Amino acid sequence: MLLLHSKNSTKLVPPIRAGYCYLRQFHQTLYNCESETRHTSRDRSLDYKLRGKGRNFVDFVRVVARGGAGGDGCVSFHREKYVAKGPPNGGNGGRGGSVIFKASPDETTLNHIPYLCAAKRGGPGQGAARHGLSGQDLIIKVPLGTIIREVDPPASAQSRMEEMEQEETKEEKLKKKWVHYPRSEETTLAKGDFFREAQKLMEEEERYLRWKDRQESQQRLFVDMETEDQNIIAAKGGTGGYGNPHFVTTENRSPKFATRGHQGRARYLELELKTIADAGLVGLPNAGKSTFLSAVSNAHPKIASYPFTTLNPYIGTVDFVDAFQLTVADIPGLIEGAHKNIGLGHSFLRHIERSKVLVYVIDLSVEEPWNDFRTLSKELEAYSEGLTKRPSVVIANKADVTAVAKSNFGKFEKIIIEEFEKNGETVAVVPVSAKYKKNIVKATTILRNMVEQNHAREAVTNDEEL
Ligand SMILES: Nc1nc2c(ncn2[C@@H]2O[C@H](COP(=O)(O)OP(=O)(O)OP(=O)(O)O)[C@@H](O)[C@H]2O)c(=O)[nH]1
Ligand SMILES: [Mg+2]
Repeated sequence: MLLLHSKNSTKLVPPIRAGYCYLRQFHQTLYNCESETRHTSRDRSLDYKLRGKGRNFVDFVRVVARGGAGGDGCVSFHREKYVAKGPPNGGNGGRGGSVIFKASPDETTLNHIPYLCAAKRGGPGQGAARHGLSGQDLIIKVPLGTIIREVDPPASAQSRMEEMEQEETKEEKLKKKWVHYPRSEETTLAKGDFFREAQKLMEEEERYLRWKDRQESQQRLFVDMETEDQNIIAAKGGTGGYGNPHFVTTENRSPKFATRGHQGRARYLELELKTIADAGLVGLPNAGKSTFLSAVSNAHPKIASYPFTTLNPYIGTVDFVDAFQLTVADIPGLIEGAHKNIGLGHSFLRHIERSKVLVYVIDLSVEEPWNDFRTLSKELEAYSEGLTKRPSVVIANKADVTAVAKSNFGKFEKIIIEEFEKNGETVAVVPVSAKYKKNIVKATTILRNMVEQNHAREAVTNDEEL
């Protein structure tokens, strides 16, 4: 919550509303309009965007991954002319499909991932020793840079499962595990001996499976899908049940029972997309980040003179003549309080967390642009401590608006260099006109040098670790 001072009172406003109030001021200064005219279509559209509507970019989802159940085993006997009582020939059930996440460069968002990711169940075994078909795996493509982590199941789901287990009667439990030959259930259970032996056998196997399950569940799933085609099995399918030939012994030549398939594993997961790019653009709304991205790279983000034009992160690739490439990420503009989730900023800061180089894009044509820089670095530091210590470059954009930019630049450069020197760092401040593509080569050359230096540093640390 934020405290906002109006003429008559001091009000507590929720973050989104505070973002809206900021935007109203922004809008009024931009279009020089009175506060009474606030219900323009543009205001309504900003409000709509801030409420997260009309957005199909999703970078965080919670899902349940459920492997398919194994198919049931079959109870069947060989039948043929003149062979009235042939040997058992029931097939085993097929294994259930698994839920697999696969990193793919073709995906850019997580919005295609449903809440329940369930793989297909295995086919049942059939007579004539035909085993069931394996269930189809569910392969879900996720963008590069997705982090998959396992979380506890919600309390409601846990208590529901416990309740169901307690309510089950002995007969129901038996039914869940065993398949019987038609009309033989009573006689099998009454005779008992062979069936009890088989039950013991299966209990032993189940104990082993439970132990294996516990071992696996002790290690919580946590994977970073960084490389192309990286696979991870999130939920394994259950194994299929045994057909009746599995229970043949020297005494019991015609077992009239088979087992049902096991349930697949279920995991509650959180998927978080943190875009991977060499450089991340940060700036206030309207600073010209998207214009800069379109000037340096092959990307064509939307550009317009109103705040929050960009609603999703964009990645552009900068191509150099010697085939060197680097990627640049453009995110929605940050405003004061972004780390408290005001505006659109906070949720998108995760997309620059992984950038090795930070590119501050500052509008040089406003009054006191250095204050914009201070706001930005304050927000970045509030979001994640040490984020501003990354190698950085400052792009002083809109240098073509000479009337203001020319007089601002000298002081701006001095103040920025001083700010970085306080932390014992150096920085390049590059005046640029993204709109008219002036001084772009200098900016990209500096960027390239920084990215290359970073690669070299990483290579050294990797060697040391080895
Ligand atoms: N004169 C001038 N105008 C520019 C320059 N760069 C960008 N602009 C204008 O500034 C406005 C905002 O540009 P965008 O690139 O959409 O700004 P942004 O930082 O991406 O804004 P958001 O996506 O809303 O955060 C547009 O009208 C651009 O034409 C420049 O170098 N000179
Ligand atoms: Mg933009």
